Amino acid sequence: MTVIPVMAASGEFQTQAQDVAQKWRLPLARADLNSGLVLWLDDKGLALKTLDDAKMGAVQVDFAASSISWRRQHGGGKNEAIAKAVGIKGSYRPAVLDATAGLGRDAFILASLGCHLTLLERSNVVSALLEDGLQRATKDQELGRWLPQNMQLLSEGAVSVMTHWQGEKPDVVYLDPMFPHRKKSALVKKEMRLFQQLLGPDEDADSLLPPALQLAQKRVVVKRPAGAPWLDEKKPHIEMTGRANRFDVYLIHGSKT
Ligand SMILES: C[S@@+](CC[C@H](N)C(=O)[O-])C[C@H]1O[C@@H](n2cnc3c(N)ncnc32)[C@H](O)[C@@H]1O
Repeated sequence: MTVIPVMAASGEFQTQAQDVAQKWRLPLARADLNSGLVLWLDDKGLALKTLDDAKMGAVQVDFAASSISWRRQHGGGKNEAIAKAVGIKGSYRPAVLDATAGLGRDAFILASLGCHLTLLERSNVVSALLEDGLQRATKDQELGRWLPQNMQLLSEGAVSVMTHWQGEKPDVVYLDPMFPHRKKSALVKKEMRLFQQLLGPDEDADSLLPPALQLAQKRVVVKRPAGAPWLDEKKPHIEMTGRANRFDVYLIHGSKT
């Protein structure tokens, strides 16, 4: 796992940076550090950025900004492919386990439509970014009313959590493991390149499908880049193909939703 130091933008943020470093078992950056990836803390919150290229954007979880752009682009959102893929229909809202939470963008879309989301993320750096985003969202006037109830983060590996699940099983398990990007395509935004530099592809992604199929009550949904092979080479019941992505849907035997 890549070790990323936490760096305070100024003395004002030093104590907060120490708390973040301690919580996520990360080192504190030396004040003279001037190269490599860091978790940067300033008045806008926590962000992943590189000290090597000032022009490279930072990666931050900002649900308030995503919320605005999401509504602007998609109206209600119920007709989005991801909503259909998890089975949203009429007033039905499944409880979803997002076992590969990442920056929480997909989870946020589903939570904003009224689904209850449990998020699993195994990288402590990504978990730190997500938690920071969730905390800022709770202070937002609009998001604070529903987001804390609808999105809960567990910073843990998904295979073990799914295998030893306690309590009510989720209706849907959602999987979006990192897929290897072969080309440095312009489509892969600079920020996403930083993210890929941090994590690399999830080489063990196939191991997520069997426990997900055991756990989900109604369906497992896997997001893949268009043209990518099926996860664990297992043919889904439904393939919903979009321009850049495909949702592979595995229906659990006997479930009608
Ligand atoms: C492509 S990103 C997910 C992006 C996410 N769907 C979004 O909308 O932001 C994949 C994430 O899954 C995490 N991940 C991969 N395998 C995992 C596992 N076995 N357990 C928990 N997290 C995992 C990676 O660390 C990475 O952050």
